[in-house]
Amino acid sequence: MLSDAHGNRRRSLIPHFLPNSHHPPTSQMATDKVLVGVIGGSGLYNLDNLTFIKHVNPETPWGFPSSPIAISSLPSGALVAFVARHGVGHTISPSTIPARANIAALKSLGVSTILAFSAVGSLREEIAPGDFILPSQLIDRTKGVRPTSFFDDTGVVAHAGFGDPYSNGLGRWLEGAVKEALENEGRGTKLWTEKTLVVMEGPQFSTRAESLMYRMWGGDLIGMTALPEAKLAREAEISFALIATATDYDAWRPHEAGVTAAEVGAILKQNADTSRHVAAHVIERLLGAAQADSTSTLLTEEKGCMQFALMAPPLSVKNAALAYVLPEYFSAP
Ligand SMILES: CSC[C@H]1O[C@H](OP(=O)(O)O)[C@H](O)[C@@H]1O
Ligand SMILES: Nc1ncnc2[nH]cnc12
Repeated sequence: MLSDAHGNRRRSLIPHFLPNSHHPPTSQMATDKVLVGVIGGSGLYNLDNLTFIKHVNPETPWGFPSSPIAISSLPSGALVAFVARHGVGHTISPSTIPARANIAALKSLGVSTILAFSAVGSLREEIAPGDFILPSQLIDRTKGVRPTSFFDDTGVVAHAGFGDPYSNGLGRWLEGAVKEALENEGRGTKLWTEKTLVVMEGPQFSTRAESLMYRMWGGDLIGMTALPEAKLAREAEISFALIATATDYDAWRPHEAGVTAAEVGAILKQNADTSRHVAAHVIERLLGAAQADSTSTLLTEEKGCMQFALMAPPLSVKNAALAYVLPEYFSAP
């Protein structure tokens, strides 16, 4: 019996196989290993508090990422890869974000852990605009127009475990590190944990009836981009956490007209400044913690999780797209 990163004890469906380190060469693939990737959401279009090194723009089997990926270095010299989810000029709507290309491109650079930032509406009075949240659960209200799997059209069937959509160990560790970052920034920003994020299709905001219904379902936050990103990171065996930043109270409050993009926009700059500070602080600490303890799984929590998901022995399948994103299991024809 084996257990996966979420502690589920399961019998593997497939025979034991050797890891396959083959990765398809591409002229645009960077050679430097970057262990941590950041996905920036609305308002967060760069990490210009870090030292910029270069842009890379890998063409993946799912096309190019939302933006060229900025590689920057932290004060320790460690590298970070940053992609702007909506493009640097915010030109890509939630429904058309090339999420597969974003995740696959980060994986091709060597990224094993992603911190994703997202602007969200609050469905709870106590979670105020400006607050930061580490959500632990998701409710999917997207409409099926977004590709949600790397396995589409590959002839390989995989059912990834998604009971805990964010990496548990990473999430628990982040609680202390994000709190510390917010405290040393000194703005008094609050951090919430264990919250449920509803992911809607958009791009229009919710009706008041929908907003009230999400509260009844147990939703605490609402956004438009957390899926399929988290599902794709799981399929790519990348540890993944979402750092959400509240921008508004959505439409449920009886005495208010409902959210507008202008209202969200008014707080995006403050949230983005704090997010940059949080990213730098947390990633430096994360890499330090992983380096200091050779048994740490902080950066590798999801490694191996797909071996429980595949319905056929992967070495029997040759597939260029799967070889790109899961070279651990698949090779190119
Ligand atoms: C500008 S308000 C709506 C927009 O903001 C959020 O984006 P992200 O999650 O990338 O920060 C939300 O999901 C919508 O896409
Ligand atoms: N109220 C809201 N609904 C959906 N996505 C959002 N992103 C920020 N605020 C939002």
